[in-house]
Amino acid sequence: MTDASIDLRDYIRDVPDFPKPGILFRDITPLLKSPAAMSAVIDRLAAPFEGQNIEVVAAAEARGFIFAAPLAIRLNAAFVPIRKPGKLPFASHSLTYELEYGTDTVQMHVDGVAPMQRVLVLDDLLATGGTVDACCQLLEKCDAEIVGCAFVINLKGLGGEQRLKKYPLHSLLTYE
Ligand SMILES: O=P(O)(O)OC[C@H]1O[C@H](OP(=O)(O)OP(=O)(O)O)[C@H](O)[C@@H]1O
Ligand SMILES: Nc1ncnc2[nH]cnc12
Repeated sequence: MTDASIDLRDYIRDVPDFPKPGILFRDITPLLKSPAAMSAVIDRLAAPFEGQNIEVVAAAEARGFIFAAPLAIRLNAAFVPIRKPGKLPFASHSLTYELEYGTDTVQMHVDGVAPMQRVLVLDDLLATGGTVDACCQLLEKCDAEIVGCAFVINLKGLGGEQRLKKYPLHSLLTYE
């Protein structure tokens, strides 16, 4: 199958009421089983950023890592992992952000990104934008330059685009 003939929607499984009633979960595991579809995803995520001198692709665990590592290789960039607290072995920056109820924290090694490095932030899915917003704030603590944020899936109507409006956004699939 050629890249252009692959409809990525065919590789996303909708699971109603997961992880709780009323949530329609967009399951990427069928996509992960298809090397052709995964290749198309990496091609399409990379396309707008080729020639933009991306130096770092950063992503939060866990699903973000799946796409960010091959994308970093494609763009000839470093991959920098952003992790839940207590997972990184070296000196780290932390950023605590508000959830609907309570707070969450993300961490990154202090030498993950140098000042003014050009960073692409990647995640599998945009919902409220809380995760990627926190990643961007963490990266900006290191004076990184956020060139854009890219997603496989954009769930519209949950506020993510608004929350991330100061960054160029690129997504492959949009669900209303
Ligand atoms: O835009 P948001 O409202 O922040 O939601 C999107 C985030 O939620 C999911 O991650 P999750 O926290 O479920 O963790 P996982 O990647 O470990 O499954 C998804 O992979 C995104 O990172
Ligand atoms: N509806 C959804 N499906 C898959 N992952 C998600 N993360 C946040 N909302 C999600």
